[in-house]
Amino acid sequence: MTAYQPDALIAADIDAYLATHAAKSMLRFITCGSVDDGKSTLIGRLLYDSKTIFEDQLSQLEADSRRVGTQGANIDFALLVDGLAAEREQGITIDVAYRFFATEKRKFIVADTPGHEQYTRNMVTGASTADLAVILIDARKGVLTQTRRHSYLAHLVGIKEIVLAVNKMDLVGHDQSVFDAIVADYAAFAKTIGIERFTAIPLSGLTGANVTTPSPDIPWYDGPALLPRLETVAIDGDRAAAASFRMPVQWVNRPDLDFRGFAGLIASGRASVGDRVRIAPSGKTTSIARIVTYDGDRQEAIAGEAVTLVLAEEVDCSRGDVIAAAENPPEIADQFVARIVWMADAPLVPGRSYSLKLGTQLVGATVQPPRHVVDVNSQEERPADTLALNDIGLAEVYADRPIVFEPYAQGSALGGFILIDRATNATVAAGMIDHALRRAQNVHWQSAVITREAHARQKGQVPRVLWFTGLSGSGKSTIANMVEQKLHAMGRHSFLLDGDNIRHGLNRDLDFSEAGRVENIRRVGEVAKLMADAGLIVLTAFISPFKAERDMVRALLPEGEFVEIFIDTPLAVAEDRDVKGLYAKARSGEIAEFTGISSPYEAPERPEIRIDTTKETAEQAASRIVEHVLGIWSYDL
Ligand SMILES: Nc1ncnc2c1ncn2[C@@H]1O[C@H](COP(=O)(O)OS(=O)(=O)O)[C@@H](OP(=O)(O)O)[C@H]1O
Ligand SMILES: Nc1ncnc2c1ncn2[C@@H]1O[C@H](COP(=O)(O)OP(=O)(O)O)[C@@H](O)[C@H]1O
Repeated sequence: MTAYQPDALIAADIDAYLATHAAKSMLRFITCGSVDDGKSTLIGRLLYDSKTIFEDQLSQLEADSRRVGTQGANIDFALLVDGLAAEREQGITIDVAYRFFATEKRKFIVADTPGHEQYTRNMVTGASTADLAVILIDARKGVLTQTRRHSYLAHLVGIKEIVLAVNKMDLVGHDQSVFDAIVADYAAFAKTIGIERFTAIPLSGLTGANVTTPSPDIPWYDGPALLPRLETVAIDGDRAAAASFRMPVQWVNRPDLDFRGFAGLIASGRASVGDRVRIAPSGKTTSIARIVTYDGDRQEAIAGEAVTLVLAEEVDCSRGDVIAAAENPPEIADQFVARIVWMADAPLVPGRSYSLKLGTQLVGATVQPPRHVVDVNSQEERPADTLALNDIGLAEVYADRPIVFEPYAQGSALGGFILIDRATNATVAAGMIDHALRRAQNVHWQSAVITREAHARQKGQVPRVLWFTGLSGSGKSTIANMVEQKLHAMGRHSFLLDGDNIRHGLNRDLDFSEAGRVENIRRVGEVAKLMADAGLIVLTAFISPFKAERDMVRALLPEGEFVEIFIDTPLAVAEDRDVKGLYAKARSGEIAEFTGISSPYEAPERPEIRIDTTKETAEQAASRIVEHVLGIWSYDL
């Protein structure tokens, strides 16, 4: 038993108490298992025996134990962990709960993740920062599907230390042969998914056997009890310090012309004044002139510390860049293969542009249809077109500019990323980079001798993309055609892209599913960009129902070149016009996924121009658009 008396120390010498805490290393771990495995009871006992439960929590626990506990007059440790009232009522733990406790040797943060299959995303969230996973097994049941699932996920997110806690040994008479059989079974499985080592401990959360101290009930076991194991295992922080130096730049600190520092958290390795460093992705090298911290200048700093680096030479370096050891820099690529855990209710839309955040880097990125999806229960790979909630798949990711990274398996902070939905700003996936696609590195942009400016100058105009969006029958084609006629009559060089010349040719392979529409707009956007590069005024008339893709096209073009024109005709009016008789068919179910009826339309929030066709004639609208475009011209020229 760890004789640690924090209360006495706090009372006697608060400074000494705080100092002992500050100097201790921190182990982050997760516990995997279900309520039935006795997980909550086990964590509760760890907290209780390490004496870090606050007084008020303790009296609450005693009261709760008598009221709703399952242990009679004894304390029900599970109640400590199953914090939320709703969870208690359902008897399950449903989200990641983080808890802090400490012993005299170490500080701990434990993420308690639920065991149910549908909560893969919670488990991955809790596990992504953990050094160690405690995988619970009920000694009466042995290795179950969920044991395999938890182990697979823990290994997937890169946890190197696994403790197999064979719980409820009291219920199998502390029988060694039961324990040995479970360990042999687990070892055979662990090998198949690449887990190289694990520690198995026979214990009982209920009786406390082998939780904090060895138990006379289990004399045949001579390994460490659980807590001593947690207190002594090597932690990732040590590994990070031993790796090559990397510091993602958080911000550039430039208070005056004399000082320019790059602030960030050292992700790995150590930095000393004088060390040669390379800026990624630019590749420029220089050396560290100063290491500045809140407490003044330092000669050296290591992983986990927040510092400001001053470099010897003036080099281009900004937020999102990585300052790295010159002789061993990280990789740079814009296409790579990654394992992706999908965490949103709405499935992945292959080809859609999401925001990808890796460390301090933020880029636009699309995900290809997965190469396969892994069944977390059987670890089998199956084909799939997309990723749904809690799916784990291997897929190619295309970023819109090169990013600095390292394969996730190397344990680097530069290997993991998240995907964010541009429309809702919600995190939709966690990703782990496997490797870069080399093919991308061999394609170089052909820098044209005749620039886009030269093309535009020759035509005497400033290129624009006039992007019409609105429901079917809203008036996009009618108004866009009129605008083009007016521009043509004024001697402007233009081109109109609309459904007829695109969906029957370039995009004839695409349907009206979400993915089909996303790809339709992506291609139209790319074509519109090329035409704008050629100096043209491009007009496009597509429903383009999704904000994400319209924003993606906007981002493809130089600032101000994309003009979003929302043809804001109410559904009832468009349906009433029913120029092509399609609404009638959609209502009768003859056409599926029809915009406005059975497929969504996300109206632009801040279009450059909004046309209400119930208030303006097509002619009036066209004149207003031309004026807007000419207004921009006279301003620009
Ligand atoms: N299911 C479904 N939903 C919407 N529209 C349908 C559908 N099926 C066929 N059509 C006809 O296709 C035209 C829309 O094509 P778009 O390329 O503009 O659509 S999208 O931007 O990819 O959503 C649209 O033309 P417009 O009426 O000119 O908009 C329709 O005539
Ligand atoms: N103010 C208006 N602006 C544009 N079209 C209008 C207007 N009032 C009525 N219409 C009619 O609405 C229909 C719009 O069809 P269309 O231009 O093909 O739409 P979309 O290209 O958006 O599917 C045409 O028949 C057009 O004559």
